[in-house]
Amino acid sequence: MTYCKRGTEGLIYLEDGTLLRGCGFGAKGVRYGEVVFTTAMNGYPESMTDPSYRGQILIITHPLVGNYGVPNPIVRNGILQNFESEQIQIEGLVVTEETDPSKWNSSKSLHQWMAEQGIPGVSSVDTRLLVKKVRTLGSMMGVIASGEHGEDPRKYIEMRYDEIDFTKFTSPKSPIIHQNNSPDIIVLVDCGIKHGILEELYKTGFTIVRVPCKSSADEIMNYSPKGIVFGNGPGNPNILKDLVKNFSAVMEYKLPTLGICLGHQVATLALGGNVRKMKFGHRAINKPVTDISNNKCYISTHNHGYGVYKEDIPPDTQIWFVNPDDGVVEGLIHKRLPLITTQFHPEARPGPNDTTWVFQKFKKMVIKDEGN
Ligand SMILES: NC(=O)CC[C@H](N)C(=O)O
Repeated sequence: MTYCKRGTEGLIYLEDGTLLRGCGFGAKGVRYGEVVFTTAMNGYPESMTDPSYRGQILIITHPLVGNYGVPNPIVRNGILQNFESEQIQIEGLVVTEETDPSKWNSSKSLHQWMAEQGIPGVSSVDTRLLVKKVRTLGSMMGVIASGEHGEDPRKYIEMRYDEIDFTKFTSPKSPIIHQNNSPDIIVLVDCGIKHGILEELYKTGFTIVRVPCKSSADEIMNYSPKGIVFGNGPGNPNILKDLVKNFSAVMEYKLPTLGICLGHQVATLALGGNVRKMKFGHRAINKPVTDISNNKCYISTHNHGYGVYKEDIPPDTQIWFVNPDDGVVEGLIHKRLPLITTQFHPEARPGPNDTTWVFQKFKKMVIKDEGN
């Protein structure tokens, strides 16, 4: 029997039949989702609030999680400085050991935060075993339960992750304006934007208008933007047909465009390339990406389960970045249009700041375009 310090039992079930019993924490309840893992050693408040994790049960491989607690949100210009969105987005959290905090700016424990937001956690399970399964068999559906043990976990799996359009939960319902000291507008197509991306865009000095994920080209162009950003977002890009169609329509205007993560995948699809499900994805804050124009390698933050492979890039594009470990295309540059994309997260939340210059590059594209 495992001793559970919060007096609650818990379990994690993988659809290959693996069932591990441990301790529950956070909210009591049962959730299903795709089971994925991150190797990031810190940054759990950022990862857990990243809307791209919607629909997923997250395993953190670092053995102790919770040491520095959860801070009070800090908001500047309507942008969260220390979380990626207003709420926890993951379906559940799996860790080896969940700890109580000791840090000057901690306002609550990981356990309290998850309890308040209705998200179950499981600790005291062999996360190495789970990650080996996921790495060997690939990402799969699973069920997490804290305090409530259904007889048969399989019955909780209602739908496959790849078939659900999660953007309807994570995209704003109406436009949101982040006024800056400039009348020039960048439209950000928001399918569940990380506030780290918003912050880096705001730092370019432009006024940022976030529009709902499914906005049409006309709705986007009504703002007379100087540039457009297609940001990150949850789920399978291959089912987001409207978004892909709208991307194609917007490209007709030949405005400077930046695609990040889901935005990179949507650009790939709109331009005639392919996006495929990866075996278990990239989720970490220390992933290498090599700029193949100069062979410089950067350490970057990743959270993607789909990817573009070399043979699948669209016509008229060239590879910008590649992951040297597995060859996945991590960025594209269009040969004729002012379009750049990254599959990784140049905003570096919570990861290293090696690649924030990508936003400066985009700013230069916008200013150059204005000069014409
Ligand atoms: N961070 C993202 O935008 C992720 C894109 C997509 N949902 C994927 O998992 O690959």
